[in-house]
Amino acid sequence: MAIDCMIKTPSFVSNSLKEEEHTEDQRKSLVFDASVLQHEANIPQQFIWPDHEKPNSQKSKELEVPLIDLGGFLSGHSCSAEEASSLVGKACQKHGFFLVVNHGVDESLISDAQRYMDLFFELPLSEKQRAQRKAGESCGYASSFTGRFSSKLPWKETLSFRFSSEENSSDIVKDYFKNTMGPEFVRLGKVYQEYCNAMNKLSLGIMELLGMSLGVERAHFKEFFEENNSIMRLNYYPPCRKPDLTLGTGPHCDPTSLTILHQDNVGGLEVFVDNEWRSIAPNSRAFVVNIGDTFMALSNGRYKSCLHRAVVNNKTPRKSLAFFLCPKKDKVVRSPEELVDENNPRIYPDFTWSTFLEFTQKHYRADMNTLQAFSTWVQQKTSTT
Ligand SMILES: C=C1C[C@]23C[C@@]1(O)CC[C@H]2[C@@]12CC[C@H](O)[C@@](C)(C(=O)O1)[C@H]2[C@@H]3C(=O)O
Ligand SMILES: O=C(O)CCC(=O)C(=O)O
Ligand SMILES: [Fe+2]
Repeated sequence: MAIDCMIKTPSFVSNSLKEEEHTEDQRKSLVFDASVLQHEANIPQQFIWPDHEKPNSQKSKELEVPLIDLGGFLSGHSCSAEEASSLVGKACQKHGFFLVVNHGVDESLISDAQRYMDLFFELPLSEKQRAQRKAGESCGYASSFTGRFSSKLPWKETLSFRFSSEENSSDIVKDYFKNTMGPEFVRLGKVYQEYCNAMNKLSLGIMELLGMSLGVERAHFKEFFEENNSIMRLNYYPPCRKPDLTLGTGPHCDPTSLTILHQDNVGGLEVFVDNEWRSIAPNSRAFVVNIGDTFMALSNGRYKSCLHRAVVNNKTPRKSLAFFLCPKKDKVVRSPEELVDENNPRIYPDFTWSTFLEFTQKHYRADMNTLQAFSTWVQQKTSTT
């Protein structure tokens, strides 16, 4: 099937940013200082989204996503594994979103990871800027994306850092906090190191289920991601006095492979299914899992990387923890032979995650068409070299 037929582009999504598009003056003048902006009745126009992309005026209807109990699978019961993988397979063909419970991640670790976000995001802007994300880089502190984009800015702050499963990187997160923020952040570093280790383990379990559900060798994807260079992102959405004009995170598909998200009790995550925005209700015991573009390519288009966004509200700050599983940088992303045949020809070119990541950071603002735009770009580059 051609990619064009598979991806139905809703009329509201338009990708204006192909390259860095604004002037030096604009970059200097706009600062997203949450402590000030959350009280503003008139929000800066860069945060006002076009009418066709604004959040719905009524509350979005809830999307019923399957709640997958991983308890039996994680303790080695084969019946439970089959049941879980079949539910996962159905959800991934439809929209790529599902919830997992009894996932084996300690409740107190999750609540610490949620609580410790405040210690960072409640700091004065100038202190958070010690971790400032640099142009072209995917990690660091970003207060909205004022340094990168000039319109349709998200109403959020993020802190992103790298995780690596390699043995010699077991302190990568801890060291990041110590080196960018100073010795008083060692405690935070420890919590997020532990949290990422848990996410790494959980994501490999989910990869096993995905392998089973796709009918490839059970360990195939688990082994593929055993060595990974992933990204952890803390999303902090301050309240906004005009929540109907803006978005916390604009509509996009994650370019990464698998996202494991923990949202707090406020709510705000929405998924675009059957032509409408549907909300995913918060559940503190569950992780929201979704397929990203890179896994859609690995599954030869069988599993969907689905459009989603986050809305904000005028009362409470909202927090989410997102672990983005990504392949080791130089590993070739190519779907296994079992998923390719006469009826299902290979749809995507081979690529590496480092090229795809660079594409999203330097040439294209991630939206719902990122994978398609990237595939075309890779094919054009290959044909001219
Ligand atoms: C690889 C990535 C690019 C992205 C952050 C992420 O880790 C996964 C989501 C991507 C996205 C999509 C919406 C916005 O365009 C964006 C700025 C965001 O907030 O999440 C991008 C991120 C990015 O380009 O840094
Ligand atoms: O905060 C959320 O619920 C969604 C965040 C998200 O989609 C992302 O960080 O890619
Ligand atoms: Fe996302």
